[in-house]
Amino acid sequence: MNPSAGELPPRIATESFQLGRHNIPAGTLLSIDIHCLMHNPKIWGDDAEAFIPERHEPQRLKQMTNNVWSWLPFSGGPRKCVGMNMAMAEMRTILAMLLKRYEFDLPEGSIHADKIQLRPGDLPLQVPLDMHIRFAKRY
Ligand code: HEM
Repeated sequence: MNPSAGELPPRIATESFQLGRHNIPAGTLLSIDIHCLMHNPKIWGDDAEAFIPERHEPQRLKQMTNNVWSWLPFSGGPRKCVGMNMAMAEMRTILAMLLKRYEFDLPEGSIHADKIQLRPGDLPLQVPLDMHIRFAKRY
């Protein structure tokens, strides 16, 4: 939902082509806004802004979209992130370890209570602004 890369590194069209109803002349700089794609209600529904990890369950995902290009935090095609599998394995492992040992939440009055606030000027990366998290040991 909040991809760490908000937009893809741009490409330059080496020849003119038609993209949907747009004529793209050769030499045009093109990028994909991954953030907008991941928040697009046409793909993810009217609750696209809500944090609902279950929408990525394989069965539910299939009902929502059959388009493999709808979820692109690691890009796609031949220049797709080579570290994707490693990053996914790391995230699953670290999150499971953290959840097992700690409860964590945002401190009172956090600017991120409603929505993650991003540090301006960091695109293409999306870095949370002054993110503080309160950890409490479970045992
Ligand atoms: C959450 C973690 C990560 C995210 C969201 C991410 C995302 C991305 C994205 C969006 C690209 C651009 C692909 C394109 O230009 O079409 C990329 C490229 C790349 N990533 Fe990652 N990445 C992550 C972790 C990693 C890790 C752990 C490694 C290495 C161990 C890695 C290595 C690379 C390399 C080498 C490229 C360049 C691929 C190329 O240009 O052919 N990434 N990544």
